[in-house]
Amino acid sequence: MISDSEAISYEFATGPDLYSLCQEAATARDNAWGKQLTYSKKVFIPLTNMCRDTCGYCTFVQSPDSPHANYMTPEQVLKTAHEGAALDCKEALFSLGERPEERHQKARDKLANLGYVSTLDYLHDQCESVLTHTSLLPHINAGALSFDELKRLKPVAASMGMMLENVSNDLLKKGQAHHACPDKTPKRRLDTIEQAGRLDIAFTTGILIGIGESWTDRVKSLIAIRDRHLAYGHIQEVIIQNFRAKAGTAMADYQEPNLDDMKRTIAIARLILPDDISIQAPPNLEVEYGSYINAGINDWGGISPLTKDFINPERAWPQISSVAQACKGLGYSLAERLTIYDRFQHQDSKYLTPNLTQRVASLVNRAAQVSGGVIA
Ligand SMILES: O=c1nc2n(C[C@H](O)[C@H](O)[C@H](O)CO)c3cc(O)ccc3cc-2c(=O)[nH]1
Ligand SMILES: C[C@H]1O[C@@H](n2cnc3c(N)ncnc32)[C@H](O)[C@@H]1O
Ligand code: MET
Ligand code: SF4
Repeated sequence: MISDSEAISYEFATGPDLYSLCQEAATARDNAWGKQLTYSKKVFIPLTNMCRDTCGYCTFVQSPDSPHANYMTPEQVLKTAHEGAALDCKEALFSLGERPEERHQKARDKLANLGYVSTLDYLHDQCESVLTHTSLLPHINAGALSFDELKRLKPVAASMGMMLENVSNDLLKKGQAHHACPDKTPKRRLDTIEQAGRLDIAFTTGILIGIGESWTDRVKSLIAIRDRHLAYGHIQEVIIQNFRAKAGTAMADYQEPNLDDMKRTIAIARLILPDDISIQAPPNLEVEYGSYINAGINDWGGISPLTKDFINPERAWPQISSVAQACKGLGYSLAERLTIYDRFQHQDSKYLTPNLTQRVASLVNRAAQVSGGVIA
């Protein structure tokens, strides 16, 4: 494992220094995860695009006054889930705005039309519906949640996640990415990760890079994730996500991180985090995503044959066969995985409630029958 001060010293690593950092990370990945990369075949379910936060980088969020502001109806949720299942998807990614009803009357009205007063209650019931009526496993990405909220959602999701984003409090200042975002305080984000650990929830987190943080802030964020994993063991994957500037947002003119920045951040993450944590980077946010492999990733996250990435709608998913080609070219195979990683799945796993253990086991069998698990 790399020391904190050594990690901080790689801020400007480039050329041969970056190459050797990446080599070290790739070797650590090969030793821990072998010559196989993974992805999860999923559909995206944007349950609501309203939110009480106003992150400077986000185009997912819609003002409640916009004609596009909505909650998906129960019928729309099931339609997407059924279509995904027919295309062999195994994950339903519920990704949504945070507590819009706590800030906007129009959100309260829309929720009331569906018979609810709380977005999280509606989320619970829609996950339950997907579990009841389809073969998909819900993964919940609903932002910052309390102990009680996580506890109530655990029986209806095989895994959950929330990007830490970054531990820097400076990002909350006026003019910064997380100004006036009550759900993006490092305290609330870190607390969510901690409570998920206490509850034995298989958890995804990660950092968003290029939003005004320093290199040291990134290293500190990865260390904060590592420390919570060392306490509870529940972090299954850490996403390194590059900010993409969007027209019409406060950060439209912000510089996007370049490929070297992604590579050195992926490599440092691999070396800071314990070997059993998967390192994931999305293939649709960088044209040369194949070079992430040599920086130490072992996973591409969710890829959808049906739905777009609603958070980065202008960035189409590559074909799964293209991702497989990119892996193969560098000597790696590509295999499908479930939203809950293998090591959390066993029969009496504390990470799954009994209703979910069976469901996960039958999907594992199905994946094995269809493809032997491995593509290309
Ligand atoms: O398509 C996306 N999937 C996102 N996912 C889903 C991810 O790609 C995988 O489907 C899941 O992590 C399952 O392993 C997230 C999941 C989280 O728990 C937290 C954040 C994200 C962020 C994204 C995202 O920006 N786009
Ligand atoms: C679900 C996750 O999507 C990420 N996210 C939100 N907006 C953007 C963007 N413009 N570029 C890249 N990632 C983004 C945040 O990290 C959020 O937590
Ligand atoms: N609102 C949540 C978050 O920011 C999840 C979706 S972001 C488009 O973490
Ligand atoms: S990134 Fe998430 S929390 Fe921030 S405005 Fe968008 S939906 Fe809301």
